Amino acid sequence: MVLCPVIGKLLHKRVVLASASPRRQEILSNAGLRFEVVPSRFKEKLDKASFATPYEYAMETAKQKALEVATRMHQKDLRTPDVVIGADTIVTVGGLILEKPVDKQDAYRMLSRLSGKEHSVFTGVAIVHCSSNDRQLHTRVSEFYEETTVKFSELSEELLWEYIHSGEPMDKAGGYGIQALGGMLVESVHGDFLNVVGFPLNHFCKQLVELYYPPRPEDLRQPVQHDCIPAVDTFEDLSDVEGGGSEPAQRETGSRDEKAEVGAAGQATAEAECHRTRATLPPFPTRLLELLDGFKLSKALLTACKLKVFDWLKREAPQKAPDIASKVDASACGTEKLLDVCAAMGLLEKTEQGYSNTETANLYLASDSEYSLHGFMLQNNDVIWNLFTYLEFAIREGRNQHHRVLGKKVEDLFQDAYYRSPETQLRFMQAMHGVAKLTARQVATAFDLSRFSSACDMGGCTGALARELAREYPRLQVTVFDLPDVVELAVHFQPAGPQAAQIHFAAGDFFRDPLPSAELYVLCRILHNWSDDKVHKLLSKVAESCKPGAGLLLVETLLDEEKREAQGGLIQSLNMLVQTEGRQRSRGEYQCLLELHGFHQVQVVHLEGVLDAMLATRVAP
Ligand SMILES: C[S@@+](CC[C@H](N)C(=O)[O-])C[C@H]1O[C@@H](n2cnc3c(N)ncnc32)[C@H](O)[C@@H]1O
Repeated sequence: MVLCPVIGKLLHKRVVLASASPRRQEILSNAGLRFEVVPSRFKEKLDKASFATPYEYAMETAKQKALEVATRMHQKDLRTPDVVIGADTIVTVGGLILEKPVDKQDAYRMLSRLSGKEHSVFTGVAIVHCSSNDRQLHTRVSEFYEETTVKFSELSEELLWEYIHSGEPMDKAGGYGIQALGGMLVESVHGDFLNVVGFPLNHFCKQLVELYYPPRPEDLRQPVQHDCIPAVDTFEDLSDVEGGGSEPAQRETGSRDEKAEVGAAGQATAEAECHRTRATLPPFPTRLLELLDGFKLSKALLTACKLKVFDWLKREAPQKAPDIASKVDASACGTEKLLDVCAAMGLLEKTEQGYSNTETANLYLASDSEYSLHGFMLQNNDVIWNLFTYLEFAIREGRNQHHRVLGKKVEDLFQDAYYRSPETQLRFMQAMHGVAKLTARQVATAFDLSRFSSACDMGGCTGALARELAREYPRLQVTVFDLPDVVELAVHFQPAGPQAAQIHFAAGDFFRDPLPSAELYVLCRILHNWSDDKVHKLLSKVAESCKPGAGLLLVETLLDEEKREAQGGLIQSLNMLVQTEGRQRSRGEYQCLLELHGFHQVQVVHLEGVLDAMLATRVAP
């Protein structure tokens, strides 16, 4: 038997299923369809009374679900989908439409209505073909419904409640799932079983045939059997490898009849052809192209930050592109393109009145927000971006690329590169401050540090973590130890407040100078900057300064041992390569380093985002 379903027609298109139902996803992927899942946000609350029949209601809901997803993806995504599939399943009994029960009582009411009776299950399906022209979304909707009748056995109260307590009824139309425990309630089914599960696959395939393989005029003169799904001989016609595009194809004159007369030998040839076509037709590389575009999106975000677009829109919104353009001293046409991409990325809202910041932009991208990452964005735009353009050299040479960007030899990473001028130093400190403010609370509360009365935050920069430590542990005195130039500027970042008396700044070089004494040493995002030699040097200095029982709090992004999983950590590895003398390390590597320097009882907590915190205790040498 040849199984070469018409669903192959959609193989090279960007197909989206606008449904979160795992059952629909399973039915369609089992049938060989490749698709993305984007659950619809359309609320299922159309006025049922305004529909003459239940299936019209189901079809309209399916259509609205699919259109909502198509519109959202068109606005937010940079690539409009080709086809969006929406579906809605309802159960009707005695003229009443049953959807998903809202609670157990509702499930009880539904199931008792179905007990011992026949009911109908309708699934409305909408296939929305999308195209975009002049940034306008164009849609063509094709819809159908399928009805299956199901008869339930008489259900005892006990059985009913047992079933309800299983939890199965809650997310299913009519309050039961025929493919699982609910199958035990069913006496007979008349019609398409998969329709009851949630998606009428057979009817869907027939609909695809009608869409992509409409009857020719000569077919219409004879009785045409539309109620069949063409197999191997039609598949070739159905694929539009050369044609591309998302529109259902027009059939070529004569091609079908000729093939129909080929007979068994022709059937075999066509079968081989079918397999060849499928084999030579790989899935559309959507994810790959998205990865490719990643750097363009990053640069658009960084450019908008650099131009302070989000600052202007925080001050006044909505504003039109030419108004922003004149404020940021840029061309109107360029600004409009940038703003549109920012809107597509979900950073701006775009309406008839103009552009406004989204909450994300107000919170993190405007430079004066409390948790602003504006400084971090500028560091990425002005420094890290340039270093990454030399990634190929970094990979070949296995070292950072400051010398190429700056055109001179860099001996000391901080003094010669990051802190080479007051401006570059301030930008670096602002970048660290923004990230530290977002993560400091988690770091401070990852472990119970209340047994310590003094702490030294080594390379503590602006004191953002010191502040959270002081807030969390009111009897803790915290020394922020950093390079003299940093300590001088750090005062500008320290707001007045009750914690100020607990925080002190000490200037020095942690490789050369004696370390301030403390019961707890903190190394947050420090060790990844340095080579193994320097890490040993630093840890042995810390160990020498510690009494037994002292703590070491280490904060880094840990790699998994096989360097396979943590994408954030792996990207950070490349980041460290192009920027620093150091590298990301795994939990095991840090544990070895710590134990080698007399720090044991290592505990690890993964923090929200990419950071991990490790706490170890100094044991007697
Ligand atoms: C990557 S930043 C981390 C800042 C802070 N710990 C955080 O997590 O946000 C590295 C810090 O180490 C400091 N630093 C670099 N070399 C140093 C040295 N030799 N002695 C003291 N501090 C140093 C830098 O000034 C900077 O503040």
